[in-house]
Amino acid sequence: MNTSDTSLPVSAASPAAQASEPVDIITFKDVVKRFGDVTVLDRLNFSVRKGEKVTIIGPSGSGKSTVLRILMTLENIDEGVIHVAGKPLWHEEKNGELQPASEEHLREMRKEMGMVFQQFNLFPHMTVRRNITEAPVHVLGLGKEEANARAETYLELVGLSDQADKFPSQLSGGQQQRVAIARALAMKPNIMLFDEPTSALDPELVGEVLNVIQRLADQDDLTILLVTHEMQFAKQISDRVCFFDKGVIVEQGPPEQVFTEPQEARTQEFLKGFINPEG
Ligand SMILES: Nc1ncnc2c1ncn2[C@@H]1O[C@H](COP(=O)(O)OP(=O)(O)OP(=O)(O)O)[C@@H](O)[C@H]1O
Repeated sequence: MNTSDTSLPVSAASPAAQASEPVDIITFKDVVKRFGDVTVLDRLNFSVRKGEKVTIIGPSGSGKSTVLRILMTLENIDEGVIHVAGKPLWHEEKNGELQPASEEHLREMRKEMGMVFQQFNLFPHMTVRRNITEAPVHVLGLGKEEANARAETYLELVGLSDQADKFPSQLSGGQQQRVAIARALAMKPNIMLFDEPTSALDPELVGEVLNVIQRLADQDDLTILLVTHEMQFAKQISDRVCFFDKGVIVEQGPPEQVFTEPQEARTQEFLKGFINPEG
């Protein structure tokens, strides 16, 4: 079954979708994602509450990034339904049925989320300021002055007010990643998705990026979904840690529980590979 040729009854929507104030801001219901013959997400059920800080950990290839890329609408799903902020993400309700979403629907839904990638993905030919104002101007329709003011606000938040006229190549990796965070925040998303945001950084630059994410995690309203191998940081900022393996959640719970007393053999085995995860 593929969403591009499938209609689902609206009753497949989660109860949260019908409530005016959904408790869960993200829900995956029986989501399947395949790449060719490989099933990457295997009837995944997963939800995130508004304002919750959730970390996804797990072995390479377990489907962690795919979850974020699907949310950011960079990858489609093959089966199941996802709701974001009470609305179906990859579907639209029409005549009492869930139909595959139009480009316009996806564009609207994308505004709920900002994503920060491992490789920063800044526009190399644009200044730091332009990198940040581009989407607010072209997607949200902000005027140049308002967009510039926004850029200043978020550059200050990430400690880079003095770098606005530089180009990405003139910045360190840690600075580039902080610009990428400011760029995502400038769209004022309700949900921030971080895909291994420190994996491409030299060790001495990791701390400055984690400090910025920590500051965001202190905001109660912002929902954060973070894929990381930084176990100590995961423990520090998460309300919940989810251990993924082979496209399903094997184990999840508060960080103290998952890191200190993992219940499942696969989680125990995975965590053994990290030095002092329970730190
Ligand atoms: N566009 C794609 N085309 C084909 N296969 C893909 C694609 N994207 C991901 N995959 C495969 O899907 C599986 C899950 O990938 P994913 O990137 O979600 O894993 P991950 O848990 O984030 O791993 P890592 O920690 O190495 O980043 C992997 O086997 C990967 O090779």
